[in-house]
Amino acid sequence: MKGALEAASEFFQLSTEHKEEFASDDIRQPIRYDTSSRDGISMSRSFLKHYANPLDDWIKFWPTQPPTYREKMGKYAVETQRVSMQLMEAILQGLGLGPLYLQEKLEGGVQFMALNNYPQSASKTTDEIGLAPHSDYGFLTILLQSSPGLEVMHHDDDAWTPVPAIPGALHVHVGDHLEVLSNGQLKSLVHRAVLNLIESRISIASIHGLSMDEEVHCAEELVDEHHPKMYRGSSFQDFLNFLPANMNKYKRFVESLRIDKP
Ligand SMILES: O=C(O)CCC(=O)C(=O)O
Ligand SMILES: [Fe+2]
Repeated sequence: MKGALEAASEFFQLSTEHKEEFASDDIRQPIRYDTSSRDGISMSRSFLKHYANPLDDWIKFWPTQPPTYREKMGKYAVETQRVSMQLMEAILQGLGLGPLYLQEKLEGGVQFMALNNYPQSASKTTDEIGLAPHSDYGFLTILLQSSPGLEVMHHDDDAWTPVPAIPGALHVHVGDHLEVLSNGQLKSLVHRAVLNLIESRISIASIHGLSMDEEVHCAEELVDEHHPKMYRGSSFQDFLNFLPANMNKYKRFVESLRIDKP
């Protein structure tokens, strides 16, 4: 975890020229650096996004500067993927689907990493937003933050709750596709990032889901006459298609999948 934060921090400290090598506003690139608000939800952050699972397929796209980037981020990515498998096993068991449900598809699934870099807040008077409210598309997001800034909104109230940055701790939340799979038993978490008053901040979000073209449906075992199917099936590709046009209309991708759209 320390190595991953170091690698991310050293990457963001590189000259603009080095970082711009990865600059793109094409959300389908295997690696992408950007500083603007082109994805519709970022306000004052820069980010590097890339895939990580299976590592051998993706690491060749990763930065070679700083020189330790691939080693440190690679180690973190593999361990995070392992943790995501353990968490999914427990969650699927909790849903009554059995620990081995989807296991192979999860092992070969997408791991998408977003490294976010936020400046220190310019003013003490406003709650400046670094990243606007949204939910993540996958099953689970595992998030590591260098200092506080992450805030979450629970379903039953409209207030933001700050998530403390505890040394050595990871924050985990449910994404849109787990809401779909669980047929609404689990809800994807709306979250945002505010700027830190004391220092610039780095977060590393690792998003875990099925592979690009694999559709996620409500588990048949969780659908019956009292629990009708709530969502239509969709894949990560569908999410990428959804993103540019609809980000302002829905806070959560999953709302666009509701069969009885509210
Ligand atoms: O910076 C944070 O704490 C949140 C990052 C995030 O939500 C994301 O990258 O999807
Ligand atoms: Fe997020």
